[in-house]
Amino acid sequence: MVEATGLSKNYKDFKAVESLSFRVDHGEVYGLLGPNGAGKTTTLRMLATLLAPSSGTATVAGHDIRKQPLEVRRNLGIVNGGMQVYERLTGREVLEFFAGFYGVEGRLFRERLEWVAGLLEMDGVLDKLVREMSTGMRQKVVIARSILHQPPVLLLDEATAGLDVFARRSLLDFVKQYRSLGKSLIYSTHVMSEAEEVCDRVGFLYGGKLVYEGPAGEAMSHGGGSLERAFIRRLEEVAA
Ligand SMILES: Nc1ncnc2c1ncn2[C@@H]1O[C@H](COP(=O)(O)OP(=O)(O)OP(=O)(O)O)[C@@H](O)[C@H]1O
Repeated sequence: MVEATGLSKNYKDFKAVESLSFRVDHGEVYGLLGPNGAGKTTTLRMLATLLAPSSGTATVAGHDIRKQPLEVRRNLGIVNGGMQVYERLTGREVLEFFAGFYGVEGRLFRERLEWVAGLLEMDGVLDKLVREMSTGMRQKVVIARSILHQPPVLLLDEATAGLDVFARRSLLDFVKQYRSLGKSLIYSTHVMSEAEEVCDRVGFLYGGKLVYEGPAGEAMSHGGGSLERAFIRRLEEVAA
């Protein structure tokens, strides 16, 4: 569902992302793991056609990010750490506004609203003004608006940043549920314990390079059952 080939991004002489190649299959959660500055956001922004690659390319649901950006956008949703939502609208109004961009209107919108509300347990959220919402409620609105068009690929960039224990739990549960619908997700985080719980395969990103890729279970076994230890061990091997 996602296939990156030699994907790179330079900012002048600085190589923020260097020749990434990886693939994410149908119904799979792929963990893009790495510390701050590793290049996770840059990678996801290129996949979402928000940033042009310096070289290389990728396909999303079979569409080339360079040649078919509109098709790519129709087939993906993206959630980043920011939770900017119009403060003076209710949850329902925010969703109706964004649904319009995808041509999800009228009866179809009402059906999709019911679908996201059930999936994300949005009771009490839809009719509340955004400015009166808790952080967890806002996050639900942000996720809901990114999946109203039921994209086969969902990109989550540090999506649990700033969430409390309840909101974090519901986000991780949502990731598993979305996968169970046969969707593909890229879960970018530096929180390895979250990746241990939800990721099927992982890529370790460091200094813009993919230094390891494989099934999450296999990666964990390299770290004696811990992805965090596996990550550090892999960096030590690369440095040696
Ligand atoms: N517009 C830009 N101009 C110059 N350098 C940039 C720009 N955007 C990002 N970078 C640099 O590229 C590198 C990768 O940044 P990126 O935001 O992709 O990392 P990240 O893994 O998402 O980390 P974080 O979790 O801190 O966001 C960093 O060193 C960053 O400073």
